[in-house]
Amino acid sequence: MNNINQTIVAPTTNISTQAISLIRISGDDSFNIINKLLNLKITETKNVWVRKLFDKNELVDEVVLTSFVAPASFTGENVVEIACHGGILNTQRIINLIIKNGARMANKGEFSQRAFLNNKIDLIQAEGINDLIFAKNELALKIGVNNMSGTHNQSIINLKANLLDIISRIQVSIDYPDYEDVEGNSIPELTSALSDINVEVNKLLKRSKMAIKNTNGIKTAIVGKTNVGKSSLLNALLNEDKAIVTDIHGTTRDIVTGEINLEHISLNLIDTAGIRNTSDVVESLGIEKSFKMIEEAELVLFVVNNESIEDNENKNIFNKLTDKKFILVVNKSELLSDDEKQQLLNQFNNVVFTSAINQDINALINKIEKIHISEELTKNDSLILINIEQISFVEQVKERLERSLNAIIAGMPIDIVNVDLHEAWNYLNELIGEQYDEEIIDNIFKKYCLGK
Ligand SMILES: Nc1nc2c(c(=O)[nH]1)N(C=O)[C@@H](CNc1ccc(C(=O)N[C@@H](CCC(=O)O)C(=O)O)cc1)CN2
Ligand SMILES: Nc1nc2c(ncn2[C@@H]2O[C@H](COP(=O)(O)OP(=O)(O)OP(=O)(O)O)[C@@H](O)[C@H]2O)c(=O)[nH]1
Ligand SMILES: [K+]
Repeated sequence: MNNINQTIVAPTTNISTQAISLIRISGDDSFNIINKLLNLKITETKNVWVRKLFDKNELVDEVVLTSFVAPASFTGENVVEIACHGGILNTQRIINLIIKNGARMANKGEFSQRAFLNNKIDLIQAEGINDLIFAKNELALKIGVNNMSGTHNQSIINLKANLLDIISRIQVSIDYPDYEDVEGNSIPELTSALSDINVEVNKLLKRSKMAIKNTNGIKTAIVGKTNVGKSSLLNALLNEDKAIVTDIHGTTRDIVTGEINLEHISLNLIDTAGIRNTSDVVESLGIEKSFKMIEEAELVLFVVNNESIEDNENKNIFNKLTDKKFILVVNKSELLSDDEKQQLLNQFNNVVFTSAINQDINALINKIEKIHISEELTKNDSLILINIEQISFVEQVKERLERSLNAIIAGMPIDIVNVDLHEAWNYLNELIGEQYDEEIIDNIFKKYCLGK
């Protein structure tokens, strides 16, 4: 456990050549420490101050200080922020001075951890801040902002209230077995109330699992015969000349990867070797990998050209896609007539037309978003979690709820049911941080930025 009595300091901006750096100090001694560096002292009030910073009598920098007095600060402690001139040496020197005068270097995420421990924010809000900072696409950003502000935390509070209500009803029937008919205490009533909670928890879990996939990146394999334009498509999607493109069949022999962030979804793209019959050993190994990538992918972009859709090699690929999410990408579509396009549209679901050579890939991008994005995710009107720790707490809640529902239905003794419900309750508390394990909390905040 980090010592929470010490005053901590850290840069909140990158230490680099930049206009201004922001350094934060938080803890009881924040004002004392900063005042050791000032000839014109600041008072323990919420204020903004322009001051000169000195090391003994030597001028160090001209800075802007912002001060907050406990508990009215981000961390809930006394906070002094120093907006100093940027630059590696200058920022480092000022941090060292603060440390020399009594602060210690903060750990990653320690400011947020203190905000959490001082009840300024709950765990969903704390995680929201981190999700916001690390957001790779708009979806993650919106979820991060919502969670940071606690917009949807009421839903967890409601779940908890409903669960507690059931737990106490059951407790009554355990304590007073004769009062079976106490209002709301019959098995059907308990089952129905529990099912309602379970439905909510399942929805939360489903939304969150979808969202975390979209924000972490969907494993997307680009497959097809040789020379259909797979590498060109990868390059067009990445907007970068990453994979080698030539008109020679079998150019790509190993996988090439890249990441793109669309509005609501990130993709981990994998360009694969074109599939054909070949006696070339290296190429064959590449093709084996292509088939393996189809198996591993969560989404397959199956690239074809007009003339080749029905031949044996394509049929072979089609067969591997029976249980897969895939999009049939007809590339080189600028060479197709409208009639030819219409025919393909009639023949296949999930067809899009691209012309990688002309950077014409919008239809594909729209299709990808459409396949993976449901309104639940974009509407922003309910809580969504996008980190595994929190999602696993919800999984635990779900498991306990389902176990207790099954137990009730199977006519198990009601006190056994209550054990699971108590555990579900505990996990909901851990989710928002009302109850926590110090080690878990330390671990959660370790993934945050320094100074955050
Ligand atoms: N300079 C600066 N910018 C920042 C932060 C910061 O700490 N410092 N933030 C940090 O992450 C974010 C803003 N979040 C903040 C949240 C609460 C308080 C705060 O002082 N709250 C007090 C007092 C509110 C008031 O005086 O109106 C409180 O809640 O009691 C400050 C910043 C982003 N920008
Ligand atoms: N006309 C046209 N040509 C394209 C288009 N996209 C790619 N090409 C050309 O098609 C040829 C093959 O492109 P690649 O991207 O190397 O194809 P690939 O599918 O990765 O090929 P392999 O590595 O052999 O599997 C190159 O000459 C590209 O310039 C397109 O949209 N229209
Ligand atoms: K090629």
